[in-house]
Amino acid sequence: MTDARLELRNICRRFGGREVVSDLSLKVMPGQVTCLLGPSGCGKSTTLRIIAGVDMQDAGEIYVDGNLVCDTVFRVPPEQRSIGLMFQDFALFPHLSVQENVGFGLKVHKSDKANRVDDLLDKVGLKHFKDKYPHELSGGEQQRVALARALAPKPSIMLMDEPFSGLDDRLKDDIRDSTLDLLKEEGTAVLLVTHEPHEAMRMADEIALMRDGRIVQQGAPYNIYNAPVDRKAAAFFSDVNVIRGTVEGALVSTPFGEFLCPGRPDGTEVEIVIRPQHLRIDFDRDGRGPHPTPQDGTPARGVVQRARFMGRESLVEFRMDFDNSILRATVPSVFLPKPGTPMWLMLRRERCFVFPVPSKV
Ligand SMILES: Nc1ncnc2c1ncn2[C@@H]1O[C@H](COP(=O)(O)OP(=O)(O)OP(=O)(O)O)[C@@H](O)[C@H]1O
Repeated sequence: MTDARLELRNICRRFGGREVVSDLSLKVMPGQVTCLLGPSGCGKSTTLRIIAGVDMQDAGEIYVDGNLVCDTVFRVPPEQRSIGLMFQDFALFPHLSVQENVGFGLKVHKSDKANRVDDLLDKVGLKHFKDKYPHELSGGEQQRVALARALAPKPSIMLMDEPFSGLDDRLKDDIRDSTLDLLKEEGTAVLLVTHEPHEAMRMADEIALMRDGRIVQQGAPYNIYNAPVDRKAAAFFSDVNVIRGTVEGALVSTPFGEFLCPGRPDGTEVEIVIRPQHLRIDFDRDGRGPHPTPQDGTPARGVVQRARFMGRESLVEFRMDFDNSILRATVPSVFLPKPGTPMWLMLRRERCFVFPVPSKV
């Protein structure tokens, strides 16, 4: 038995001999938003299409509330799976009014239908638009109609494929928030596909990070961001700096001091990975930097290449004296040192990730 609303077990899908979804297992809990997050082409939409029943897996099973709905032999028809769908093009019927769009496919008594449609239009703030047609609405309004239509039959699971991608950037966050509020109010279990980390962080209770057809890491947004499984997982959420070294006696020596690498054999090549906001910058004092500290280790000197104001923060690029590499640091607000200025960098040790260098395949 499982308490998951939706469960995928060992799903595989091949196209022309190429496996695009590989042994994928995932649970979506009731009332939660799970985001399938990954770069373009990693197999997110294929996974969603299999769950929706518009494509078939080559192996694996799908369960809804612990009941099998699909394996490679048995198949509950898509319309009987209690699954709502919402895709990026909204696909509203152009010849139907807003209320007809929302009520479309709602197989209940006429008066119940009118109540449900009214209630949903009220919740998405479009009651006064109920007699309008899709072409009379803005992109954001159409998105809300599509959401109301998908929720009308009270699906126990909602599948959303990049549902905000066609919207104006300035509107997106507001629409994401109001969509999330409504989904939570309806108690629907949501599986949302996106390639945007910001969207996943904003919407998800749980993120499943996907790469090359597989889920490489799953957890709460905080954990995925702060404890990535590898460099690519870290780099998916922000720019990262990488400093390489070799393990000797469970330590790796770098220009920023020594880092512990317990359990890694001597000679292992490792990468110290750190996000730009976790570097500390200090001034040059006649060729000397700040004193080493247990928290920040040893400082290393670099020369400012450029500094740009980004709005909430400034981005400063340094060419490091030790190997001429470039490291990037972000600083809150305005910090724009002149190119050519020598400065000292330190790494906030508790924010460093140490990973073995991936072998080249
Ligand atoms: N019907 C199909 N026939 C052949 N190849 C396909 C088919 N559908 C998808 N693919 C391939 O499978 C891979 C995964 O595609 P999918 O659409 O699932 O990726 P995605 O992660 O959703 O990407 P995007 O974010 O760009 O939509 C891609 O390489 C794609 O070209």
